[in-house]
Amino acid sequence: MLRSAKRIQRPSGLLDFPLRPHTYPFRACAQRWMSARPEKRQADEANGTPPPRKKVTIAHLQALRASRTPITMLTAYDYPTGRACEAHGIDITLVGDSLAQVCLGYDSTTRLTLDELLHHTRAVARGSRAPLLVADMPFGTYLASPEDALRSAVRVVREGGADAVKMEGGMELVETVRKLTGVGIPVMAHVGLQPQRHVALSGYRAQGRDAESALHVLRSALALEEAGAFAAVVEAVPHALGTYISRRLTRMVTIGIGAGAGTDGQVLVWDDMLGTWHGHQAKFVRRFAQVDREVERGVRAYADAVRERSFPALEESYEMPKGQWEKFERLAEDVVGTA
Ligand SMILES: Nc1nc(=O)c2c([nH]1)NC[C@@H]1CN(c3ccc(C(=O)N[C@@H](CCC(=O)O)C(=O)O)cc3)CN21
Ligand SMILES: CC(C)C(=O)C(=O)O
Repeated sequence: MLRSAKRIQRPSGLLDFPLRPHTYPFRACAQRWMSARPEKRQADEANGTPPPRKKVTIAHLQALRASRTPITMLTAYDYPTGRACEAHGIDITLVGDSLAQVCLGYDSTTRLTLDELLHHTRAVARGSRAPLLVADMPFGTYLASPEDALRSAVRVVREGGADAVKMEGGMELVETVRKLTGVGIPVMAHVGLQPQRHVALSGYRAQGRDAESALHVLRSALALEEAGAFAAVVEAVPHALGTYISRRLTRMVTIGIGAGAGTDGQVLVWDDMLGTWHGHQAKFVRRFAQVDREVERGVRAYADAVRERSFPALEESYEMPKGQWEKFERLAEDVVGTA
């Protein structure tokens, strides 16, 4: 309750500093949150304000899995996208390292630094309370040793405000996942296509397309579940394999991207899904909206209106109270002289 309360209540003056929980006014925030009365809630519903969503927990995700209700995950990179995931019922918000490409203009996710990831995670966290907030561990911040990974993950949770961290990899991450889950940092694994390895893989290629490679993906998933990961992204594998892995796991929730309809949930990149990304589009992307068209329409209409002076209209401008303009003109004459 305390953790969830802090996100929406963060005062804007402190935003660009790493959060220091012991100096932060969590108590007051939490109390304000907890004192929300049922009467107030009914009033909010009556005037159209939706009731606050309950925090999504790992237990809740497991319950969704058990009832075969697909889990929805979407990436977010800033405050407004965090708010949109919060407001429109997304279960898990992921500050993905795709941030590097779709938001920061790098040519690869391997360019992203931990500080850049933290900067964006804090922004998403300010707009996000109910969805489970997961942040990607950037390339090179979790690979040297489990201790190295722990140091990075602590920053992601403490400074970024994430609930959990995600990391790409298989068997080689088992000790790291044990270490993090052992100190209470939930880990989402990421198997199948691992974009941080795109150079070593000779491109963004689907994985597990032959029997040996499929077995390797299955083994990774089983080992990461055994190590304690609560969930795993399964990326770009044949749909039959996505389904098979999801059925064989007992606790770990699978979130597919290009892994077919048989995983426990789905994830897409915000800009792919809304049609604002114009780089390469993978086979698994579906555009659920064409926001780019609206962006173009809006920007062109604005520029046209400025050029033809139809913007701003009189109603979009300020008036002076009666008599003040005449008074101003008399006073101004003393300053600039009569023409
Ligand atoms: N905008 C965006 N969306 C993403 O899903 C995404 C990123 N960026 N950046 C980081 C990674 C890179 N991703 C990608 C990028 C391309 C393919 C792709 O084109 N795959 C081929 C498969 C080719 C093969 O199987 O050999 C495809 O046709 O889908 C897959 C994942 C996923 N992630
Ligand atoms: C596509 C998702 C799963 C991801 O890892 C990212 O956004 O970086």
